[in-house]
Amino acid sequence: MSARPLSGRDLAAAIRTDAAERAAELAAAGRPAKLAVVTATADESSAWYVRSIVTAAGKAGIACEVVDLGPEAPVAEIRERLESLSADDQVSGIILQTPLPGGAKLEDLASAIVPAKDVDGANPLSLGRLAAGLPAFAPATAEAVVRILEHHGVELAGRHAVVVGRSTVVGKPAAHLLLDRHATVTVCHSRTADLPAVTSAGDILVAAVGRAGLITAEHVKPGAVVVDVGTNPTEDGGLVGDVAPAAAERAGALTPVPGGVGPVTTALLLQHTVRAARE
Ligand SMILES: Nc1nc(=O)c2c([nH]1)NC[C@@H]1CN(c3ccc(C(=O)N[C@@H](CCC(=O)O)C(=O)O)cc3)C=[N+]21
Repeated sequence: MSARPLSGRDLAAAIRTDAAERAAELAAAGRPAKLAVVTATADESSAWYVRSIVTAAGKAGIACEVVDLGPEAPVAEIRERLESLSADDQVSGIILQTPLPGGAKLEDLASAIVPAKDVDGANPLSLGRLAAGLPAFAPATAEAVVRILEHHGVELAGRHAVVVGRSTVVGKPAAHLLLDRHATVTVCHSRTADLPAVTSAGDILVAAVGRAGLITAEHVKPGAVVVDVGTNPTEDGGLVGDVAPAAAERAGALTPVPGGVGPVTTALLLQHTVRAARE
């Protein structure tokens, strides 16, 4: 038996349509939405994302400026750019791509993004508000995880969700969003002892590790709903998730890569941008 595919494409299209309508209203009111994408990396997964953002923003009628500082950019320069974009009245939303050069921490640099424009929820203030259950922009990828589950009618309340990965962009915020929806949440990571024993207890398994094929059959409870957040570039120019094909066989349902969490992430980032422009 092979897993039911939980596509993100229809949901992403619906979110993009909504964002495009709101963007048109804003433009008509003389307050066009604009997203600034700050990047300082040669990482291929990030390049995939930036291309998706530029294409989707163009189609939705949202201006998008890519500020590419290069993989050698000094941390001080990145911070200054974030500060000037934060102060720029023309800019509604700002996202800083990870990974960052020279061991810089997203949590640290993102404090230079004013929370009102923090459309990928990276400022520690946004993250703290999210954890406290206060209004804030959630990181788009983490929000995409719960939105895709809800879209496909997956019950979260009272169920055991296991998140693999504790990054600030995905694992931690996804755990908070799942908790808000009354799931019982376990977060595990590279130092977790006996990872398969922990992950195979999950009714819902969220794989956000960033390593192709790390999640194998032994990690998956038979029939579990698996959300594959991984976007790992392959040598032949494609994209694969964190979930190995054998694990997919065991799952009851699985988000595909590409066409799962990725398109929903991009669409949500645009929706956050028009929301930021309206407020
Ligand atoms: N601050 C920050 N936030 C992020 O969310 C973030 C980041 N940095 N750095 C890089 C990774 C990677 N990432 C992707 C998101 C969507 C696709 C995506 O849309 N993929 C399409 C395929 C691409 C296409 O077909 O154009 C899909 O899965 O169907 C890919 C990769 C977000 N990331």
